[in-house]
Amino acid sequence: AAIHKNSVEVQHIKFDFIIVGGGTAGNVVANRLTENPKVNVLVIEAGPSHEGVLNSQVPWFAANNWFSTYDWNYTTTPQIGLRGKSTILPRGYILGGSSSINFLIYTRSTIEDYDRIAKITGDKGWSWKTLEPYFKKNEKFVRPADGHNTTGQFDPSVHGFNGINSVSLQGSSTPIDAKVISATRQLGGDFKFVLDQNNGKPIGVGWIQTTVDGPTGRRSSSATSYLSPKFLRRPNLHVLVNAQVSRVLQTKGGNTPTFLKVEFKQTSPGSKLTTLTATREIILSAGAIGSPHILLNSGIGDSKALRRVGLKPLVDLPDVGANLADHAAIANPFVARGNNTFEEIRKPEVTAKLLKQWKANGTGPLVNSIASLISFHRVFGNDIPKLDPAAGPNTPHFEHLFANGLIVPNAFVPPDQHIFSVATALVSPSSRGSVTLNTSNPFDSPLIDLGLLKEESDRRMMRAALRHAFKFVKAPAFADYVVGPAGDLAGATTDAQLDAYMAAEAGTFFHPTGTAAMSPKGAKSGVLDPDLKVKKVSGLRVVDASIFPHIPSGHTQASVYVIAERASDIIKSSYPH
Ligand SMILES: Cc1cc2nc3c(=O)[nH]c(=O)nc-3n(C[C@H](O)[C@H](O)[C@H](O)COP(=O)(O)OP(=O)(O)OC[C@H]3O[C@@H](n4cnc5c(N)ncnc54)[C@H](O)[C@@H]3O)c2cc1C
Repeated sequence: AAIHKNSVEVQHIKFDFIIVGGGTAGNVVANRLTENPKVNVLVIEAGPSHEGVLNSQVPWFAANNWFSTYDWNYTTTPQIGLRGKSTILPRGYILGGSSSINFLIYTRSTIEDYDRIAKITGDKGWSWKTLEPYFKKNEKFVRPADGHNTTGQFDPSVHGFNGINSVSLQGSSTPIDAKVISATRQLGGDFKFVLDQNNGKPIGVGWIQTTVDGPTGRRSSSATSYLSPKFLRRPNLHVLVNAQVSRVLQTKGGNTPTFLKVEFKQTSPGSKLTTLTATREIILSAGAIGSPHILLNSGIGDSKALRRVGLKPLVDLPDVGANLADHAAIANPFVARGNNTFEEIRKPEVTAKLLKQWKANGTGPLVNSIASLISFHRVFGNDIPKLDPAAGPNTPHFEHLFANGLIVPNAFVPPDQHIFSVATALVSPSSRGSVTLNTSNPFDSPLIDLGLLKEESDRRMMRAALRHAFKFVKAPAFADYVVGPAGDLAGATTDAQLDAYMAAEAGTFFHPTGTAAMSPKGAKSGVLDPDLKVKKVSGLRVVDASIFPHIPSGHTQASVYVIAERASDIIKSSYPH
């Protein structure tokens, strides 16, 4: 119907479903459930509308949203694996959630990642094969912004062309692209070129696909796609922005108490707590931090821990907020002999010129994300932990992102240097962290421990990954281009030096998952049944990045989109009439 700014506008409406969080997953579910005109849905989003937010629209401006009014601005607890350093954790605080501010990289992860989830949960519906049609339902593969010939850069047979969310290859070539491709030929082995890493077997180097709508050069988020004007016109679809949900409230007792009421407060000064009740279900889609936070605030979690902060436990579910997994990442910079790098684009006068071009016709370097090529790899021999955290032999342990400059400007690299980055991330980590309550005030931030590089086996894999990056830049293709490591990467060669470098430079790859994980029906561990219903209660489901028992081995948005598509069908099938 519209995007509402004031809850008074929706208070008289009877909602079948209330979705908490208008983010990546939440907007998919809202869209799919309202395909039935008889079903009324309300989305409650803490952040503001995405409409007219330039930093969200321009792909290249993604990181401008950090520390802005569109970011939750979280900081982690001191990270043991980073020698006590705390690190930033940006999360979208805006309609579209993190899909409105992320780096747009679209990777589906591996066949084995999903098949493992199917095996763990005992629900074959989570296997790659069953999810394949949902990937296609989500995806609308479009031409890149520059209209370049994409033959040999992707495999059309694995893509959807009639879905809702635009995906395209990068729309502005960068000087390193050809060098990286040459290096794949020179080095071969696990640096071999892969035509399309979204076929479920991504090991090797390939062209990045991004959630950019090529023809317009704009970001495609769950808000611009699943809540586009044509869908927002549905009279049964309502979105309330600037409203933060504090708790879900029990509406009926019994063995499996029912929670159908949400409590929230609008962000305008002086706003009071308000409640709304759904007739069928509350669906938590507040993300891997927000959803467990709301459950804990509501008394659903580890009873002992809840009592410790002064909350009355209602449902003992010890794994709420546990099992947090993220990808630890480092943006390794190398000094480059070239002047057409990101450092050039970031000069204010150059950015201004490029923004003019982007506004005129949606082309130019600002249509790109941070990299045009990406690679996935495994470690070998003793570097593989006893219990291999990867889902199988075709699932990577780590990733490199090849970027034409510093991924984000930082203080460690002199501003006058031009850079080639080979960012490295652990995509199958063993370490786990948690989301726990800091206080009993639901509007206080929770304690977020990402567990980055906590396990020695992860630090060992990261060392192998760094050495692997050094090997890559030694390819003849870079002989005239890469001078050597920059900043404090220079001189880091021994294990001890690499460990010190990691502790100083590693941070999040922005992919927290797993804090309300699925497990088999009836299992004591886990938070959700395989149909995403919260265990031990009625009326509550979780649909977002929290649900993964293991973190997918790629960037997480495609995985979130696909589980949200299937979740919508699961929910629909629970209410055939
Ligand atoms: C900076 C950054 C870069 C990233 N880069 C990439 C990338 O390049 N590729 C990729 O695949 N993935 C990337 N990711 C990760 C990816 O975007 C997320 O995994 C995915 O979007 C998570 O989807 P979600 O639905 O679980 O949560 P979100 O999309 O974060 O949605 C949660 C929503 O709930 C709202 N919310 C939270 N709490 C409340 C509350 N109490 N009341 C009301 N609303 C609430 C939030 O404001 C938000 O809108 C990145 C993420 C970030 C932050």
